[in-house]
Amino acid sequence: MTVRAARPEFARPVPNVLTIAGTDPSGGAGIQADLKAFSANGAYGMSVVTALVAQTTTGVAEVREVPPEFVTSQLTTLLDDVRVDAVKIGMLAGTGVIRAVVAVLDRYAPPHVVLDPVMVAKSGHRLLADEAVAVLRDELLPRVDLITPNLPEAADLLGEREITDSGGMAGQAERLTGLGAKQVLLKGGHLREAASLDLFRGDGEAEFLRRERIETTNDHGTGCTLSAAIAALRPQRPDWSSAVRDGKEYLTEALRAADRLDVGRGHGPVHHFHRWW
Ligand SMILES: Nc1ncnc2c1ncn2[C@@H]1O[C@H](COP(=O)(O)OP(=O)(O)O)[C@@H](O)[C@H]1O
Ligand SMILES: Cc1ncc(COP(=O)(O)OP(=O)(O)O)c(N)n1
Repeated sequence: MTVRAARPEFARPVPNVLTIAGTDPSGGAGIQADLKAFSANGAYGMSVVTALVAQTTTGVAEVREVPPEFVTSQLTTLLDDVRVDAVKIGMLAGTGVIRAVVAVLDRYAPPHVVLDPVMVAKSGHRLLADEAVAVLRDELLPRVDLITPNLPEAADLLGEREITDSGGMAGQAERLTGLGAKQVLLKGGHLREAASLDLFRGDGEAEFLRRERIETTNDHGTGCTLSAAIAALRPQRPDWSSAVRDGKEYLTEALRAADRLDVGRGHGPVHHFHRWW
């Protein structure tokens, strides 16, 4: 009998990664996108639902917030049993859910927490109540390891006007660290530039991540995908900088493959292909 040696990637431990987010029945954003990105990036995915969202590629029809005490119940039930190696936080909907998550982070102190401060869907529908922005900024932001705002979200958190060119990105990232953010990935998807440009500010110097801008209308859930891929990769990488760079690479490939999909009539999803397919 021939005994085949295990492939080296199968010998590495698989990290358990949790997403705390809202749903997307069309599978392009939220929990559904996060779980696909976890899996494609070598992690075991788990989820706690904060809001049920009736949405698809053409926009959001309706949002039902999960009662904050039930978010707590999902989280404590899970964390009492399973070791969590990284967490991605997405849509939180309102003040009650934010405070439920803050209390659980304080109690269990999971490692490698990424916050995508989701506020408004591409279609313009609000996914975070106006009055919850200050609570997210003051109570949640200082407790996470990395925040990944897009430019409108960064402007809201800072109480500033939205910037429209990359020249202002380093200053905004620095001011976000002034709010207590340990590390910042400022996403430049809303810039009118030829390249896809984000700025990472970790412990050291800020660095631009520049990739080709992909021409596609299948760009729903890009922010969710990026933050989820980074959370999945962080336990498998030596530092945040390499997890962020590899997460951006993964998103770019998923955008490049997106036109293979035929999902819906609006902004379709990116394709979370596994590397060996
Ligand atoms: N057409 C595109 N080609 C390549 N990268 C893109 C494209 N659109 C968005 N991105 C990248 O997707 C990520 C999310 O972008 P952004 O639109 O800023 O955030 P959000 O989805 O949260 O609004 C960023 O890394 C951005 O640079
Ligand atoms: C449940 C849920 N969470 C987050 C978003 C926003 O996702 P994002 O990646 O920013 O994608 P677009 O909305 O810009 O396509 C969402 N729509 N739903």
